Amino acid sequence: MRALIVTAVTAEADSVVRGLSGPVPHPDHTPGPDHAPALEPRSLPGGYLIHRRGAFDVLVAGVGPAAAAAGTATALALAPAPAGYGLVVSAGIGGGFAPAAPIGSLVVADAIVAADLGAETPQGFLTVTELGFGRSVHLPPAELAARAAEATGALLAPVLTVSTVTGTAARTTALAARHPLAGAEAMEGFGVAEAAAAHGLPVLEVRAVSNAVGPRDRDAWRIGEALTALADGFRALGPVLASWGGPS
Ligand SMILES: O=C(O)c1cccc(C(=O)CC[C@H]2O[C@@H](n3cnc4c(=O)[nH]cnc43)[C@H](O)[C@@H]2O)c1
Repeated sequence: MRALIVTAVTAEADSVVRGLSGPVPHPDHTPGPDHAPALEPRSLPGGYLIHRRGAFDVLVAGVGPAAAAAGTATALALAPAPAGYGLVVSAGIGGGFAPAAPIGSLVVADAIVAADLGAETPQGFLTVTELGFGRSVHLPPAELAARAAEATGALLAPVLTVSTVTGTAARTTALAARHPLAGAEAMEGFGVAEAAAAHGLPVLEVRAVSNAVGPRDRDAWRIGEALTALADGFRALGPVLASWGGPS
């Protein structure tokens, strides 16, 4: 089954590709005998870059839910014939909710939640579902999410999609109160899930923790460590994705 893996930026896509297929030679290095030649990504309409590696396509869609949905929808509409895709995965770095998801750990979503899609009211936040305008949660296939978490040693927990990176203690408290089991926060999962659902496809989300969700502290971000964890995660995840036969 072919899987489309959607990332926000090139560095995340490189980590995923490295995990799925061994080291990605640096584009400035002439591939040596122990390196496969660097396979240049292709461009899709709209300028999206996509790496094709075996049964996996790794897309760079951009940051945020709108870019993620647009890029994913474009790639799904141009899916390689005849079989197309059987699974869509949102992958990248994310913020971890302490203490459950420390920096360098992985989180696999058992629910992909649009955490700030709705309305602020004097009585508190109402989700888009509570407002009557559609869904605010997508559920990955439970068996696949569990197998992915087991294979990667990831925390299996809800992953929140936000349009604004949390940067204060008050916001962290409010999110954790509404989503006490949340493991991570990122910006693309729900957009990817919406595009996948529009094509009738199951979705998974995998996040490598680069920072703690909380008061903004750029110096505390460990993006390099998270990208390494992402590559290691996909080294273990590749066989799980490749062998998954679809929703039972
Ligand atoms: O606040 C900053 O100065 C800052 C420094 C580095 C990166 C950012 C981002 O906005 C990265 C957003 C990008 O990375 C994902 N991500 C990583 N951590 C989080 C988080 O705590 N909350 C939400 N998204 C996060 C996200 O999926 C984006 O692709 C800011």
